[in-house]
Amino acid sequence: MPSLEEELFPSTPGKFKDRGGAHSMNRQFYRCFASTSTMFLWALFLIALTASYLSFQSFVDSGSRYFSSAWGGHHWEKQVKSSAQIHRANGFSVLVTGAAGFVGSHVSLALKKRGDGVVGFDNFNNYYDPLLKKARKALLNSHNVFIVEGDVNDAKLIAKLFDIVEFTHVMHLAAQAGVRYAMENPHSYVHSNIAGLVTLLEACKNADPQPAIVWASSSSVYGLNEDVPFSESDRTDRPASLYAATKKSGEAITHTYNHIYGLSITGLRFFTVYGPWGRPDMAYFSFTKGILQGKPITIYRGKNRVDLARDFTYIDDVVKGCVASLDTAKKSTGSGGKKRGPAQYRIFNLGNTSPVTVPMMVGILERHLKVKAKKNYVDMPGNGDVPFTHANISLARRELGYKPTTDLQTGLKKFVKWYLAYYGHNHGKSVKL
Ligand SMILES: O=C(O)[C@H]1O[C@H](OP(=O)(O)OP(=O)(O)OC[C@H]2O[C@@H](n3ccc(=O)[nH]c3=O)[C@H](O)[C@@H]2O)[C@H](O)[C@@H](O)[C@H]1O
Repeated sequence: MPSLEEELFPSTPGKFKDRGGAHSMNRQFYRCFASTSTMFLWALFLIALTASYLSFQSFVDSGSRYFSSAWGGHHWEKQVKSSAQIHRANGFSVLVTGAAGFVGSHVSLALKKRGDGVVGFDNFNNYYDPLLKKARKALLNSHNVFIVEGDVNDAKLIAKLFDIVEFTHVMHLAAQAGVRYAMENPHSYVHSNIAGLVTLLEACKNADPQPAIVWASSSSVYGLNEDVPFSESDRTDRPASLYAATKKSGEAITHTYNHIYGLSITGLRFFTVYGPWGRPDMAYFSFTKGILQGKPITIYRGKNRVDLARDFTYIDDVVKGCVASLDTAKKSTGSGGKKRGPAQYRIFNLGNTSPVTVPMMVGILERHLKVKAKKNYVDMPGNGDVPFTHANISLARRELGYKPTTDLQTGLKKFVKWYLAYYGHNHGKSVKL
């Protein structure tokens, strides 16, 4: 005989069985409430249910941190403060979001090494191997950079960080990256690149003093633009992927915060950044793994079998561009949510200015790896890819002194050296990427 609770609240939703139909149910209900003792038991049950609901709510309200990671407390605050400590004259205190990511980890290290205070921030999601992110974190930790584990959508956590540290700058690199993955998981792009960006900007706008913000846009905003090389003043209203659309939205959103609240904002359009500690989802990285494992790699080709090309940009060059953007950023003009005057708003291409075709990139990898690739050419699927990218960097050169110095041949050599050192010489066979 099932208990009363089991009768009315079957433990497996969807498997509720109507034994005997509506009339027999009515009879059971009548029997249940007929005795006072049963009613008393019912009242107790409902009170317990309400109490547990309320305590669950307060558990949720006391911080979404419980669903992501633990933060807060004396020790945690001490780590944040110590990481933010500045060790050079006129140095910065920088909040780097996406610090366990590819560009984020490199930028954090560069800033820390020159004496700036750096507090990292990352949600360590599993878009690609979180072990690689943990390894980058370990590297940063060994240089006294503390990474706060959290999501940029966690307004309470970000507000707390601004309470503890007077950040002079925010380097916002946390994002859902990848052009083609946007078709698989569109909402992750909206969550990170739009909602997360707004949450962060809200915190920056409310801060007193407001930090200057440098953030990662993308070469993909040029979309279907055919004028080459791509200049910052070119059309960017025809994105080819949702990823591009969210980055373009980011440019519009940051402009609004600059206009209304006086936040100093610099957006950087990165062009296919590659190098040691890179992203396993990117072609040069996954091709390396495939080639070493003797697996066929898929090379996309454009219309009329034209090779696709990218303005591959080496990480160290991009880091210099990021640091120069921080160095030349003017102060935000607002405070505590109020604008006090017009503030700086800039957008720069950070590319290499010399596009290389994808088959040529594969050829370079083959030479460095000393292994022939098994190539599988397929027509570019309609997945948001663009046929080529090519940056005009004269603006960045003029304003930031940006001058990339690493060609693809040299940069991939450094990448392969790192790859083999990191994953070992077992051709990556036991490595999950
Ligand atoms: O500049 C950016 O803003 C973006 O750069 C990067 O995007 P992409 O330039 O598309 O790099 P990546 O995926 O390495 O594909 C490179 C080439 O290989 C081709 N490609 C790719 C995969 C494959 O299996 N075969 C292939 O031919 C592919 O068709 C393409 O021609 C970042 O990932 C993105 O997050 C963003 O930062």
